[in-house]
Amino acid sequence: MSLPHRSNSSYQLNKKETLNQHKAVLSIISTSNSRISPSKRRNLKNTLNSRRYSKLSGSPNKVYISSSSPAASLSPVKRDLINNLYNNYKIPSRESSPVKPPQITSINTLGTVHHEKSNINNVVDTTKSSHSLTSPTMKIKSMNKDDFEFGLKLGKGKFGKVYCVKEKKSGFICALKAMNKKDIEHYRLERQFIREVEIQASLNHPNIAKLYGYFHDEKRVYMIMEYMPHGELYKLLESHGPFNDIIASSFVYQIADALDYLHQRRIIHRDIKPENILIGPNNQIKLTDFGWSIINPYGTRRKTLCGTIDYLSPELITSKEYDQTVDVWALGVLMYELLMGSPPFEESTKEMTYKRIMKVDIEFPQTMSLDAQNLIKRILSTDPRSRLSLRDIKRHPWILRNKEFW
Ligand SMILES: Nc1ncnc2c1ncn2[C@@H]1O[C@H](COP(=O)(O)OP(=O)(O)OP(=O)(O)O)[C@@H](O)[C@H]1O
Repeated sequence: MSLPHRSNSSYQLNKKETLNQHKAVLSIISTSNSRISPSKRRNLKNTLNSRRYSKLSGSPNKVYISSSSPAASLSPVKRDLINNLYNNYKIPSRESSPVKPPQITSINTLGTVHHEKSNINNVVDTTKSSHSLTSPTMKIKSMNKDDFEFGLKLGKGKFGKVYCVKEKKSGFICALKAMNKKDIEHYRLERQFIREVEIQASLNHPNIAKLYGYFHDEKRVYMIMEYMPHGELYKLLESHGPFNDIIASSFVYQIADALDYLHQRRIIHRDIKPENILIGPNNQIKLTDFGWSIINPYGTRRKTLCGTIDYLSPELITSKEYDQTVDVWALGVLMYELLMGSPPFEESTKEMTYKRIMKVDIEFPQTMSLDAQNLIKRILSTDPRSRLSLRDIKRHPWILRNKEFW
């Protein structure tokens, strides 16, 4: 099934056409990716691997904190295909699931995130007491991988594989990410891991993927997450994008709402992009991957460079201090990518992309509605203080006019 191209899909369309498009996309989103042929999947995989990694000459799709970071030398890891089909189980949506998620962790307040010395064994230890793990920040009840029935592999990240699993006792379906402790230690990502777990597990918002907790054994750490049956927004964008205004505005609104929630808690996500957004039932999308997120308790400005090149804001590129408005900038880039199929400053080299970001050199095709152009321009302002607030984004005319069709 082919979806209409973006150029067919703006306000020029009459309501009926627009609604039909909307329904087509909804039906695609609400069915599994099994419609995509294997050859198309292979192409998707190639595109996926080449596009995001090309500009970084072999490094992964994130800009790491400093060139001395060991993670900076990681070679790219091939991502798995759209492999989120879950034939093994009839999976109820989380909302309709008759069973409750397993009680795995209880995590305390966010204030204790910054450990002076992070040691993976403080957190994910230990062979000695694997059933009574406690750390300064979290407690974990007894649990191990035998408590789960493993379904299909959903994907593979740089540090581990993600599976669809069913907790045997409760029948609860979730996603389980297994990571080698050695890799985490080797790349000295203990702190990042701790931060990711602590932040994500403390959040409760309909557009943020839930992290129920984690456990570990001798070799691996396992994160137990809300299962998102339709995979990454990035893959949907590759296969069925770009989206029309109705779909794009619904996605932008949902992410704006999630960011509003995070920023009110002084959390900056710092890596907003379609790869870090998962699609659930009923067209709902959820932000995930809090590996780069940070709590900024006093709202102070920070200097650590992180994120993905196409989504970096001018202040990040120039290593200036920054605050939560870097996420707002990234939302503007995301909006453009949803509507156009590629990010606004995409170029063949990192330097060229940086140049265009610094000049806010955006091309708007005539087919893009004026409302959409206006919103993007007001978000992508070089001066972080002039960027539209998340609240104003949520009530911008582009959102409000499309909202009635969601
Ligand atoms: N909660 C989930 N529900 C369904 N699928 C998921 C879930 N989490 C991850 N996946 C799938 O597993 C793949 C790997 O996820 P993972 O978080 O390990 O890596 P990543 O985000 O691609 O990369 P990174 O290693 O940079 O975090 C994703 O691309 C996604 O398709």
